[in-house]
Amino acid sequence: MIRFDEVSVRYGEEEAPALGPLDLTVPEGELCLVVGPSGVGKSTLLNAVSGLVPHFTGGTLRGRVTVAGRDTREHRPRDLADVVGTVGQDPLAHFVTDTVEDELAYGMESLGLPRDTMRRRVEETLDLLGLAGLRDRPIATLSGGQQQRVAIGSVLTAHPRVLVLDEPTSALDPAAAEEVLAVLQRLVHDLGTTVLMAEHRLERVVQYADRIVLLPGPGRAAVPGEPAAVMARSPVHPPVVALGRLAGWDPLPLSVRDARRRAAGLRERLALAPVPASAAFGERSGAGGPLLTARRLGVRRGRAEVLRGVGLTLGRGETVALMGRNGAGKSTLLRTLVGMHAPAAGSVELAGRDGTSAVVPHRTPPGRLLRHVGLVPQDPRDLLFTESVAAECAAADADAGAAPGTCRALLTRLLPGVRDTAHPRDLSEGQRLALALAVVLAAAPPVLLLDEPTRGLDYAAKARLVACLRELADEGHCVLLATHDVELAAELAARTVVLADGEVVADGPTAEVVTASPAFAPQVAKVLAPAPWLTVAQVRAGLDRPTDGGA
Ligand SMILES: Nc1ncnc2c1ncn2[C@@H]1O[C@H](COP(=O)(O)OP(=O)(O)OP(=O)(O)O)[C@@H](O)[C@H]1O
Ligand SMILES: Nc1ncnc2c1ncn2[C@@H]1O[C@H](COP(=O)(O)OP(=O)(O)OP(=O)(O)O)[C@@H](O)[C@H]1O
Repeated sequence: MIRFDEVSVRYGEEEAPALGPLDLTVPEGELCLVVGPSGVGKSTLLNAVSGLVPHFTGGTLRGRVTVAGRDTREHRPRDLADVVGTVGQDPLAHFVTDTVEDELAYGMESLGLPRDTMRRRVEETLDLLGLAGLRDRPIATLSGGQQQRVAIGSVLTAHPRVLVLDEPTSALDPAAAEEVLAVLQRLVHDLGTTVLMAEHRLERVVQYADRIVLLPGPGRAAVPGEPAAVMARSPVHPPVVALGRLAGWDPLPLSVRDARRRAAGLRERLALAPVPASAAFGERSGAGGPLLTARRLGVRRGRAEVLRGVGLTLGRGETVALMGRNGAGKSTLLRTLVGMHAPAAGSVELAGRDGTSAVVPHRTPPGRLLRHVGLVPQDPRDLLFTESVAAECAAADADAGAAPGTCRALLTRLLPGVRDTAHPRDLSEGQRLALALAVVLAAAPPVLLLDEPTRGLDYAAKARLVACLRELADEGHCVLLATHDVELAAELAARTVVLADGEVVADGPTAEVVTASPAFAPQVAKVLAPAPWLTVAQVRAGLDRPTDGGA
């Protein structure tokens, strides 16, 4: 159904190709997953199938890509629209209408489908993706995850034979991600749809893949193959695979279920080992009075009461995960804490520096607020304004009053290999996020807020981000991160707060909060439950203890 013959893609004057040379065949009715580190060319591969490369992104494509027999060089994306449905990394860029219902119908209208068919499919899709309550809403008012669902729904309604999905679950809460993957699997199994998908959160997707293509790194040949075989050698892999490698399981498990079946021996070896402290088990610090206090906070957007009675204090050195369903109000809370929304009820206060009086975010000018609190927004583009990576870094140092070179050094630490001359617009998703993180980290504000900070990041970049944030917490900063990444929360946060429908419904030690609900439990916890292990790092440390005979 999809074929690449000696394909390579080069952007601008770059010497090295961003992708290829690549040969690849994806048969009809298979779900093929593209995996690899950030910036390795996954989106470029996907865009070559939908025809966006080279027609819209620029760059030179060599070799031949065919989809359902059509050469993408001769067919522009709109000439492929009857066969290929594409969901890109940035749903906002693709929306053509204003409301949810219109967006779901748009693709079918342009294909000229009969009215009653359109009507029926819109209703089906609203139900399938949990969007019925939002049908009349302007898309601009939806949360990130709600928008991602609309983007997915809008391509499903047209029933394309090929679906190209670039990180389709990156903004979805864990339960919504499972639902979307179940829908895709049904299309593959029942209708013979062909799916090509790139995704970093492999714990969510590998078990659904019929085939995986690994792009291991720049200049290295792609490795296509059967999922377990590719995972056995892949530098990027989900926690169950890491656990399987550690325990020496063969074949490697790809799902929690597979791993549980093999875990008896591992449980025995771990039974006597004390669970080593990880951040998730660490002491809560918070000495010296809170850095941030929100009391009975209420926030309205339009006619909706989005936050109600939210109470939250963050102390020095604390790292707190903020979790909850799509649309629960996480982004709204973070934005309110940096003064972007004025509270309709209650209050927010940040500790003043050196005994000065408290700061109220929405009444403080941005230049001054920067020294108290920083937010890395859900869309990193909201933070990037200049023409190049170097200019962005220089501006960040100047705004923050940091030594020149601070921001650039942070960027290199988070994700090596991002060029100074690149335009932020042309960066890969992970590269752009790393840049936004570096810009905010350069100011090292006492209170650091991160909205979904691992979208598009590979596991290595995530580990480096964790290390950076731990250092900041050790220096006394407090970190609040809104995330759907249960693995990240388990790794990094000692405390987790759960929002539901605008209210705080849980606030406590991460180990307790995440294991209390299957939706939030990380893979290792599910495999070893009821034993209280959360991460592979903990299990490794447990096995290494001399008292139990070592690994
Ligand atoms: N339009 C463009 N112009 C110039 N360079 C580009 C363009 N699009 C992508 N690149 C570069 O090509 C390389 C591959 O980017 P691509 O987006 O395909 O990576 P990716 O594997 O999808 O990354 P991520 O996992 O971060 O989404 C990156 O170094 C990126 O900076
Ligand atoms: N102008 C508006 N009118 C009505 N509802 C709105 C408006 N703006 C936002 N909302 C709603 O407020 C809720 C909270 O949105 P928010 O972006 O804070 O959620 P979130 O928890 O960050 O979600 P996600 O995980 O999807 O990013 C959502 O249900 C959203 O649809």
